[in-house]
Amino acid sequence: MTAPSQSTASEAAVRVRRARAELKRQIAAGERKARELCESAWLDPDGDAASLLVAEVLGSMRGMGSLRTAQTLDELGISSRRRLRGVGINQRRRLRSWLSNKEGAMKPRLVVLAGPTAVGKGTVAQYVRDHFPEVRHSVSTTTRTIRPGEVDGVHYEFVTEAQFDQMIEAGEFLEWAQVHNAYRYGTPKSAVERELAAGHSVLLEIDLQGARNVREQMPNALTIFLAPPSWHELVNRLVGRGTESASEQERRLATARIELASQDEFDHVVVNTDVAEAAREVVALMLDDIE
Ligand SMILES: Nc1ncnc2c1ncn2[C@@H]1O[C@H](COP(=O)(O)OP(=O)(O)OP(=O)(O)O)[C@@H](O)[C@H]1O
Ligand SMILES: Nc1nc2c(ncn2[C@@H]2O[C@H](COP(=O)(O)O)[C@@H](O)[C@H]2O)c(=O)[nH]1
Repeated sequence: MTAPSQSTASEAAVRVRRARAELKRQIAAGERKARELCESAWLDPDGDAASLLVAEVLGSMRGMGSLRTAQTLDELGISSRRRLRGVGINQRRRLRSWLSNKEGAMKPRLVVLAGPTAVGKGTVAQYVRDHFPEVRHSVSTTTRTIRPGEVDGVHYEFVTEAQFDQMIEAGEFLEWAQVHNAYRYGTPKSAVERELAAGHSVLLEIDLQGARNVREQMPNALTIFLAPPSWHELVNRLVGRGTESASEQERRLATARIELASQDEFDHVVVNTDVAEAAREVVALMLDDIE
């Protein structure tokens, strides 16, 4: 038999690397997937899943940094070099039980992200959307006019004042508020309830009044205040965004002063200096608080 050519061997290595990356992406999407993957690896020791290290499986799970992974492997009595196919009977039993407990502990959660105008709530929420697909986002309804680049039904549901009144009347909002003394914004109740019932955590990006209303109705909701590194930076971001007139900017900054004074009401404060870091902090808080 002839040895495989160098290009065939490297093609195979690329295929295995891709398959492992895809498996790790699936694990990151939920604890149940991690458990299913272990079971399938034990049924098919020649499959791609069986070649994963237990450390890779644990390390790909939500909220599991390298330290926690090492501690867990230690508790389970599994070596950091052990692949799924090599996990013994007793180790399997302990790993199964640990994964089931973890699955049970990760309850879906309603998370409120609030903070002053232009602090970066939308930008941070977009980063979470792009990098943490397991977190769901509520699309608010508003009476504000659509901005260039915004898409109806994606950024907001844009409605008339009369339509908003009807929705209040029909009890369709989890919360609603008139923001910056101007337009009304509301969180549709049914979409949030549907996502929570389906086992997904939901992130609401809303104003201070909305955060207070949600906390009253759902005391288990986790509230996070996004703060600017400084007042000067907040003003720069608002002016730099260039989406409001000078008078609207003034109105928003007046509200911002009141909102900044309220941050102690929140469960956590995250300073948005760097978007990626702030987004990761928000997601880590969602997970830490659940466990
Ligand atoms: N960490 C950051 N560093 C620098 N600029 C940022 C950062 N985060 C957001 N920005 C910029 O600040 C501006 C305001 O951000 P964004 O629109 O996300 O704020 P917001 O809190 O959602 O505002 P609003 O409540 O008024 O809708 C944008 O131009 C955005 O690109
Ligand atoms: N109480 C609520 N506030 C909301 C909701 N959706 C958005 N907002 C807040 O409104 C302001 C202004 O937003 P903009 O898009 O016009 O710049 C901002 O602070 C948002 O957080 C909501 O459903 N309820």
